[in-house]
Formats: sequence, C-alpha cells, structure tokens
Amino acid sequence: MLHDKKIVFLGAGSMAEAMIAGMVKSSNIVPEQIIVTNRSNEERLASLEARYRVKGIKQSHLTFDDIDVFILAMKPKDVSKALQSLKNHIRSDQLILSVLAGITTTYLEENLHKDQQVVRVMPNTSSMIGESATAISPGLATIDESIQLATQLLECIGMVYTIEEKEMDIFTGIAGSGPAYFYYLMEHMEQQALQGGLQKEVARSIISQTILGAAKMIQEQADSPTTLREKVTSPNGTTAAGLNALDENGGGIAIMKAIEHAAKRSEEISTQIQDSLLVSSTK
Ligand SMILES: NC(=O)C1=CN([C@@H]2O[C@H](COP(=O)(O)OP(=O)(O)OC[C@H]3O[C@@H](n4cnc5c(N)ncnc54)[C@H](OP(=O)(O)O)[C@@H]3O)[C@@H](O)[C@H]2O)C=CC1
Ligand SMILES: O=C(O)[C@@H]1CCC=N1
Repeated sequence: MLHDKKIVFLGAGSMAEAMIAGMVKSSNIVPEQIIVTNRSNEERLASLEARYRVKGIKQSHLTFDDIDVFILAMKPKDVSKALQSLKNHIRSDQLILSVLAGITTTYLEENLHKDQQVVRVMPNTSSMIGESATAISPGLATIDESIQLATQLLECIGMVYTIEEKEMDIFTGIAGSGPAYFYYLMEHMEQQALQGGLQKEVARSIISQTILGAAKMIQEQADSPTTLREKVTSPNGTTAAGLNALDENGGGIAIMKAIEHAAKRSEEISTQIQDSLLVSSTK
C-alpha cells in the first residue's frame, strides 16, 4: 500500500525531521517518496536533503496533483495561512495528516473542503528511531482505506493507537509531550549523579539503561507499575528513603500536574484557533 505513495511534509522543523528519519529508516518508505517543504529556510531544507536524501523545496514551489499524503507539521499559529494556501490546490480525496497540537479535524475540514479526508495525528519525537507512541483520529469524510494508509505510514515510526478525538488532549499530555518529562527526569538524575561523583557519560548510560529496563519490564511482563515498584522497595531500605523524599517533595503530584497542564494547553489551543476563525469569518 505504501510503496507507490508520494508524501509531502508542510513544515521542516523538529517533528517533521523526526518523522522523516523514522520513515526513511524503516524499510517501507524510500527517500524518493518524500518531499519536505517550508516557507523560507533554505539552509534547513538543504540539511534535511543531505541527511535523509529526501527532496526539499519551498512550499510555494510545490506541485500538488500527484501527492497522496500531505503532512501538516507547522506550528499551530501558522496553520490558518497554511490551509489558505493549500485549499485551492488540493482535491478533497487527497489525504491530510495533521500533527499539530490542539488543531481539530473539524477545523481542518472547515478550512479545506467540507469532505476533505483528514486524520489528526499526535506523534512524538521518538519517531526518529521508530519508537513513537502515535495517536490517530480520523475526520468525518475519511474512508477506511485512507485510515489504513495513515496507520501503515505511521507504523513506520512506532506504535499507532486509534482513539476518539476527545481523547487527543490527554494523549498529547501523556505521549506527545511525554518524552520531555523523561528527559527532564534524566537531567535531574544526571545532575545528582555528578554530585555523587560519577562521570557524565557513565551517569548518562546508567540512567538511560535504568529507564529502558523499567519500560521494558512493563511491556514484557504482566505486573503493574505498583507491583513492580513494591518489588524494588525493601522495608526501611534505600528505595523507601528515595520514594519518601519524592512524596514529601510533591513528586507524584508534580507529574500529574504536568500532564494535566499539557492536556489543558492542547484544549486551549483548539479554543483559541477556533475563536480566531470565528473572528475572521465575521470580519
Ligand atoms: N516537537 C514535538 O515534540 C511535537 C510537535 N508536534 C507538532 O508539530 C508541529 C511542528 O512542531 P515543531 O516541529 O516542533 O516546530 P518547528 O518550529 O521546529 O517547525 C515548524 C516548521 O514549519 C515551517 N512552516 C511554517 N509555516 C509553514 C507553511 N505554511 N508551509 C510549510 N512550512 C511551514 C517552518 O519553517 P519556515 O518558517 O521556513 O516556513 C518550520 O520548518 C507543531 O504543530 C506541534 O504541535 C506534535 C507532536 C510532538
Ligand atoms: O510542545 C508542543 O506544543 C508540542 C506538541 C506535543 C509536543 N510538542
């Protein structure tokens, strides 16, 4: 299904690069199938061309007819202009995937064609190594074949979860933003490891192996996180001391708050963009 498809990224930033890297690394897509565009940063396009052997062109130079999948990968604030410039060039049967936080399928349909085939997507930057947790929610006019195409394409960059669109905000809080929480955790673990006398490279390797091992334990056996935590924790031992400090310093609550606020921000972006649509349509 994928081998004859032509895919265009509108946006050439971190998320587009992570997806391109993952797709090219998988054996299901070849670089010749991918075009990456932006409005003006030619140096960035040249660097993506050199690194991944994809074609980089300015969005204004793009020809639209033979494209099967457009992947919107600009910032949410730039989406309105991007859709305006796309609308008169695309057919409703061409598939639009949007990775933009907070941008709903309804917004995309209203600003393209009412019967436009759209899928809202939330990947994360682990796409780069084929390890994203990616959610998809199709729009109203999207046919099963296009959902299958989107799923196969996104499986090149990791696991794909089909969810209700109302679950997108919380998914974004957990998985879209999620890698950042783990990097933040690692930054703090590393800081303390250095204070404890370890060399930076050694500390980084130990920390990443510890996180990887814990994640694999969850994936590869049946115990819950709670049971696994209890198995690490000896009465009056080192882990109990560490976990008490986490609790006393609001560690668990801080993690829940981070997810709550990220999800809320995703919801807020939807409202803000929707409001600006209402304002512009009443002008
Ligand atoms: N970073 C992440 O971890 C994740 C990001 N996302 C989503 O991905 C999107 C992109 O994020 P990120 O990659 O971090 O952002 P960046 O700022 O790194 O990249 C945005 C890119 O969009 C380009 N751009 C802007 N307008 C247009 C346009 N009309 N046509 C073509 N290209 C355009 C910019 O280049 P130029 O200015 O030259 O046009 C730039 O290359 C966001 O909407 C975000 O919500 C989703 C999941 C995870
Ligand atoms: O920070 C952001 O808004 C984007 C969406 C999810 C991850 N990064």
